[in-house]
Amino acid sequence: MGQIKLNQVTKAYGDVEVIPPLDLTIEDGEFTVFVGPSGCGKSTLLRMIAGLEDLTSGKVAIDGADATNTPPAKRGLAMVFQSYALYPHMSVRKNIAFPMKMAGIDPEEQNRRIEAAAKALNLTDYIDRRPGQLSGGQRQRVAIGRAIVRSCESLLRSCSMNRYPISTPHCVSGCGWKSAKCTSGSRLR
Ligand SMILES: Nc1ncnc2c1ncn2[C@@H]1O[C@H](COP(=O)(O)OP(=O)(O)OP(=O)(O)O)[C@@H](O)[C@H]1O
Repeated sequence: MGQIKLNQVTKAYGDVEVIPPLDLTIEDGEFTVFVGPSGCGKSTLLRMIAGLEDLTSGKVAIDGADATNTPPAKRGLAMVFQSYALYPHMSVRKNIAFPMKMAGIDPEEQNRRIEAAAKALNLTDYIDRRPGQLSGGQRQRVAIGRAIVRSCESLLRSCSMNRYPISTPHCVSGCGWKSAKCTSGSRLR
């Protein structure tokens, strides 16, 4: 399961309302894209769903259970940030392995998921490089790989449209999102 439901969710910074009252249901397995001009609140909305930002009002439910006050680590969601936040001193392999290492996943299973993610994201040839030796798109795919190797209900991803001169769904599947789905059973948003 991985349904996400927003009920009258709002966000204001001081007097500025960034997210007006929003009702939204994203069904399990559904692929949803928030599109809008820079600064309209896309990342804020994702951060609120992930639990990284407090709601000004409203409620968030995950799989039918109220998650409004649930800490991020207990929501069963993963998020890829615009800045990628890769560890510069670690190889691609070690960057992707990091969350699994922290979760105490068996090293053989770690390797299986790393190989599958690298293949799906077209990173196999770069697996021993460090982030500084990769292009922007390759770094972005490492960040996606690091998120999808964790078992999670949903993957939230914040990205800038100016990276996608071609249609977004085409680009997303081109980045390996659909095939990446099988590496840990995670749903993609
Ligand atoms: N901590 C904050 N305090 C005050 N205003 C903020 C804060 N964080 C974000 N904002 C403002 O909220 C608005 C929404 O920001 P957000 O990052 O959600 O936009 P976005 O739609 O993801 O933009 P982009 O496409 O440029 O990444 C922006 O105007 C931003 O300046």
